Amino acid sequence: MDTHPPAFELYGLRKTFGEKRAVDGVDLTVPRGSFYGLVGPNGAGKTTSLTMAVGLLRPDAGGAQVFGTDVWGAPDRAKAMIGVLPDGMAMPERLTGRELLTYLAQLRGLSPAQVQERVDDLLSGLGLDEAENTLIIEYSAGMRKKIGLAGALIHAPRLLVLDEPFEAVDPVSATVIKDLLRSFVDGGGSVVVSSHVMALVEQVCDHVGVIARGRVLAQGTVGEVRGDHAGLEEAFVDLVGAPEPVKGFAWLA
Ligand SMILES: Nc1ncnc2c1ncn2[C@@H]1O[C@H](COP(=O)(O)OP(=O)(O)OP(=O)(O)O)[C@@H](O)[C@H]1O
Repeated sequence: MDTHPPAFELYGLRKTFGEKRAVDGVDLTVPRGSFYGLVGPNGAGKTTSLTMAVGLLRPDAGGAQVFGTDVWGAPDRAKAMIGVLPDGMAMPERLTGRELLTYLAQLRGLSPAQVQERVDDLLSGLGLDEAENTLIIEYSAGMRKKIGLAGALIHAPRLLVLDEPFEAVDPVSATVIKDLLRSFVDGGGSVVVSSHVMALVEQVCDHVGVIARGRVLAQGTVGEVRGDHAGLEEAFVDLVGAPEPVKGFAWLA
C-alpha cells in the first residue's frame, strides 16, 4: 500500500452526455502540498472532470482518490477531506451570508465555539463582514464566489477543489483569495483551481494540467509544461492549437 498517496488522483474518468463525449479518459495527479491549476478552452471538460472527481456527478467510468481514499467507494471519509467550490453553485438565496456559513458549519458537525470562531474569521478574512446580514439573493457574482469559498473552507479540509474561484472577483478580493490559498498551501494543504487566465495560473500555481476536448494534453510542474515557450499562454496555444482567424463581420467595421 502507498503510505504517501497524492492529494488527489483522477483516473480513467469518462462522461458522455447524449452524443457528446465531454470527458474522454482523464488521468491527473495532484501532488501533496501543490497549488494545481487546471486549464483548458471553453467546453474542454474541466468542470465535468472536477464535478465527477469530488463525487457530485457519477462518472461513466473511472474514479478519483483523495489522499488514497476512494471518492465513490468511501464518500463520507473522502468528502470530509475536500472543500469544494462548484461552478455556478445553487445557494439558499433567502439566507444571509452569516446564516449560510453557520448552517454549513453545523452540517459539518462543528461545536458551537468552532462555528462562531470560523464564521467570524471567514467573514472578516474575505471582506464579507459588512454583508454578513445581507441575503445571498442580493450578493454580487464576486460576493457569491467569496461566500462559496468560505463555505468550502469551513471544515478545514486538506484539499480544496475550486472551479473558477477568481471569476467575477475584483482585483483586491482576488489578492485576498490568492493570499489565503497560498497560506493554506504553506500550512500543508493542497489546492486545485480551474481557470482560463493563464497569467494567473502561472503566477499562483506550481503545477498545471492542460485539458482539451475531454483529454489531458500535458501535466506537470509549471516549468515542465511551459517547456521552451516564453510563457504558459504560448505553451497552451501550442498544445491546444491556435484559433482560426476570424472571418466575416464586415458589417461591424
Ligand atoms: N449536463 C450537461 N448536459 C449536456 N452537455 C453537457 C453537460 N455538462 C457539460 N456538457 C458539455 O460537456 C462539455 C464539457 O463541458 P464542461 O463544462 O466540463 O467544460 P469546461 O472545460 O468546464 O468549460 P468552461 O471553461 O467553458 O467552463 C461541453 O461540450 C458541454 O457543453
